[in-house]
Amino acid sequence: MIKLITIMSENLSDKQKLDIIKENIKAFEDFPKPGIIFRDIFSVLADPSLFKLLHEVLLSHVKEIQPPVEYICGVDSRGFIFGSILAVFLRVPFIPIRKKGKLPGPVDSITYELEYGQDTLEIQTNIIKEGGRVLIVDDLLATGGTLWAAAMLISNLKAEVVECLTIIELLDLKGRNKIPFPVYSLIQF
Ligand SMILES: O=P(O)(O)OC[C@H]1O[C@H](OP(=O)(O)OP(=O)(O)O)[C@H](O)[C@@H]1O
Ligand SMILES: Nc1ncnc2[nH]cnc12
Repeated sequence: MIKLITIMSENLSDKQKLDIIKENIKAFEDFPKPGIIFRDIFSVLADPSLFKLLHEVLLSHVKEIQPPVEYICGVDSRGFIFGSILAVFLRVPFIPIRKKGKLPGPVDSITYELEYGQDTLEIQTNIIKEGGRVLIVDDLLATGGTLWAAAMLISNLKAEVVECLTIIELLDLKGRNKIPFPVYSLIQF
């Protein structure tokens, strides 16, 4: 199976790759709370052939981003996986935006609403230069609270949010409407 997709992937468009990936994202009802359908990106990462397809589509998107970004910020925790891959590819610094209390030294922080709760994000103070062009990466856009908070942290540092990039977007929740910066998602539910 891995070999088959590896050979085929050269002949697949990004759209076809994303259709295959979408079909393979497992959904868990009522997790972590009743009423939530949890879209589990780890079900894709557990299959090397699917992870490879996702990797290819991500690279093909980010190499077209204009203006070229100078930093990638990955959002705790699943944003670290995809953000770090892209930072290596673009040869730019990878900067973590972490949940409260995880980063050493002075930090800037912001509290935000989640689809299921509340949280605080932090970034190390002065880690990004003023005017620096930043791509923010996370796995999923739901209510938009997380990406909004991440984008506000960056813009409070007087850096430029060039794009907020997610693998999955939950359209019903209209999260992108909260975010006053370009938002791009690969797969929508
Ligand atoms: O658009 P929102 O409603 O803000 O929700 C999206 C966020 O929720 C999930 O993270 P979570 O806080 O569950 O943390 P995790 O990545 O560590 O699992 C997901 O990875 C996004 O970061
Ligand atoms: N429905 C959902 N599935 C996976 N991760 C999430 N983060 C917030 N909402 C989520």
